[in-house]
Amino acid sequence: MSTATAPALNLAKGTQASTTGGPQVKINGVDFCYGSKQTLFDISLDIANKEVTAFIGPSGCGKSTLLRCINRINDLIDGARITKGNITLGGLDINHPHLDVIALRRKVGMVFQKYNPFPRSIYENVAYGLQVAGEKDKKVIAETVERSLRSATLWDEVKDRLHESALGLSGGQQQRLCIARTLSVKPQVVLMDEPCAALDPIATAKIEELITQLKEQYTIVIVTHNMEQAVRVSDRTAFFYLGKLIEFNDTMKLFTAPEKEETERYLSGRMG
Ligand SMILES: Nc1ncnc2c1ncn2[C@@H]1O[C@H](COP(=O)(O)OP(=O)(O)OP(=O)(O)O)[C@@H](O)[C@H]1O
Repeated sequence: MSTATAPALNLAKGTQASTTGGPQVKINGVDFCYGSKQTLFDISLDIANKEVTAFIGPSGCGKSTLLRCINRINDLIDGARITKGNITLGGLDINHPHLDVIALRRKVGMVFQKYNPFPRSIYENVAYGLQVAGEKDKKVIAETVERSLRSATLWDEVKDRLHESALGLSGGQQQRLCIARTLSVKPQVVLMDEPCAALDPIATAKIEELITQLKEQYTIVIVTHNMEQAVRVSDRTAFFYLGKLIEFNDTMKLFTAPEKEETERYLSGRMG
């Protein structure tokens, strides 16, 4: 059926989802289960284009699960599935049966808590995604590696050692390399799951500064346990508790004048 194939073709061909105005990612009434255990309950949330959206809440409330729904990384877990509702990217249902999941994961990149460069050179780490996507032109690859490393504010630190092992970099540099690797395939959305959790305060400050720069070009969703970090980097914050979205608001509003009592209790340390 033509209506069934259209989203897959659009995403596979790299058609840009809407990049101006409106939400880039829409989460519509999502329930999510790991096997028989329900983890998310009726979550609805619009993630605005070129903004930073923070997910906060106590451990186990479902922040990472929801984040991982947005690029379907949860598909890799047996029995993990959305049981109600849907998620759209630029208007396309990301769980559409004909959608190209690999193309989706290029458009919706992910950075993890534990930086995970390959045991290869700095250059190869960033070139990898392009090569997997079939790019063979060495000039294009070299330009992309430089552009991605510059975007991740790592170029000046590594330009003279591009062919040395990525594992020789500091933790903060390795995390920025992983961000460069994600940027190399030109995502629209970058998901970050506690990207600073394993870093010291100086490396954390660099990543936070980078996030602020990246939102000029990318839509960013960040899971963080660090309330100050959510305030520093995000435009909007979603507070989750026991798998439910309690409040979603402008970050300053949520932290200074929360609308829900549960949010106020969590922020004042009386819950969670
Ligand atoms: N692979 C899995 N299989 C089964 N249950 C899982 C799996 N991953 C997470 N869960 C459960 O789903 C619930 C939500 O977990 P999730 O990791 O999304 O929460 P979180 O808010 O991100 O927590 P944290 O802040 O500790 O990372 C928890 O009860 C967790 O035990």
